[in-house]
Amino acid sequence: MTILIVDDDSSIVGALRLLLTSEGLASHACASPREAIEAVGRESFDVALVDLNYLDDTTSGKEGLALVRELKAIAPHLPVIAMTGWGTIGVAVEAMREGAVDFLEKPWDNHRLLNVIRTQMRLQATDRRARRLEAENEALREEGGQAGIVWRSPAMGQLLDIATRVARSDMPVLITGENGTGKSLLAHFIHERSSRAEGPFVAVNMGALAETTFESEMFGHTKGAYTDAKADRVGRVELAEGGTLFLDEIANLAMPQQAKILRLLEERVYERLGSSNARHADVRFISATNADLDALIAERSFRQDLLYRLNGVTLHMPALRERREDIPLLADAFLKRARTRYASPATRFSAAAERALLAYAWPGNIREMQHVIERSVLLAQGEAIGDGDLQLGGSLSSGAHDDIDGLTLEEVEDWFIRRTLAQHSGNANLAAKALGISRSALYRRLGRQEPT
Ligand SMILES: Nc1ncnc2c1ncn2[C@@H]1O[C@H](COP(=O)(O)OP(=O)(O)OP(=O)(O)O)[C@@H](O)[C@H]1O
Repeated sequence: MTILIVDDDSSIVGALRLLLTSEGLASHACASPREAIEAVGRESFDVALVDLNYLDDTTSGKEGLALVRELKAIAPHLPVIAMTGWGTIGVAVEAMREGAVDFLEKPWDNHRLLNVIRTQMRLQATDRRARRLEAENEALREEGGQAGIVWRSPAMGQLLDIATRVARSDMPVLITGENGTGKSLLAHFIHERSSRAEGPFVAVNMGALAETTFESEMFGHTKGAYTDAKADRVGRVELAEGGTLFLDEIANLAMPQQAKILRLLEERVYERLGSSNARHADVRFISATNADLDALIAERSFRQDLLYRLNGVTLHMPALRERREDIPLLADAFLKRARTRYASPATRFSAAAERALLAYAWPGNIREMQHVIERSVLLAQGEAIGDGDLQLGGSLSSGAHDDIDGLTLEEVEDWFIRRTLAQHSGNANLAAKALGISRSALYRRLGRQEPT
């Protein structure tokens, strides 16, 4: 913690330094604006105490004001406190206009001076924390980008944050969510952030495995294990050794196969078909489903003990209509991808197309959106993709498309928020949840004060 003092009066500098030292605060003094600029370029300070009047021009404060301006330019986060002689309050006000955060009149009151410095240091620390969080957020967003996850909504931010933390453990993860919401993508995201990232990521669609070949596919077989087994075969579990085994569509497993997966999760051992050699499964399990497993358990088509083993942690992917903030960003990302692939002239969406993208309910979620945009890129005649090119069918979320025709994107957002609020009988908590935003974000967007 170092305070920069800029003053050409050495007795003032001496008194200030004495006061600061007695409070345990380090300081660095400069006798001229030029020296101060050099010092700030060299090292970082927590607060600057800047005199506005210098020897050759003791009243106008011009030199001091120029210094405040310059300091804000080279160190925008440095809080500058202006000091002026008695009776020159007008200059102090100008200094605040230039970016000073506060001012003190000379002779100063020690108590007030320390108070002002402490307040600025506290604010500075809060600011620094906020900037760090923002930078981390940005990094997370970029990392998400690497894994191909495009997002902007707070709901996705929170989910990726938890996923990042969960990734570091070896705990089994169950990902739930509707079709096409990005469950597989999230499984990759977790793998890439785990200690197994260097190992393989093996995905198996449980719904696509025939019951008859299930064991051979999953656990492998030895030559001669059955009539067609002409050679040894490595199963998926073994392929995933040292990495992640992603069991997709887990609800589609038939009961007998559920017992086999349960044993694998419980005992971490398996045998190749035709061999009695028990092999240890060094894999991390991630599973996914779009089904309501509790309902399946209630109707006895899914084992409760298997669910317990699978859901060390459950992560729920929100449907696209629950995180509409992501729609414009996703649409742009898919447009960019598709236009490169098809060498299309389309570079943007028309205002009407943007409105249509936002108003549509997306029952097939992001996968559906990807297809819709690819098709529209192919259909588009010029630079702008029209709403007609999207060929969005009946699934408008409102059923009242006319309501929003002719509105701007901002107006559509406002309309949508109000409609969601109405659907939830004015309950802001429920509406915010449905929209995938925080309650305060909801009020902010409506331009209203959040009631406390
Ligand atoms: N946030 C996202 N950013 C970019 N692309 C995404 C995002 N979420 C999903 N996708 C893309 O959408 C498609 C569907 O995603 P994915 O296969 O992960 O969904 P899923 O939930 O596993 O679907 P299903 O339940 O049908 O298996 C993929 O092509 C994926 O790359």
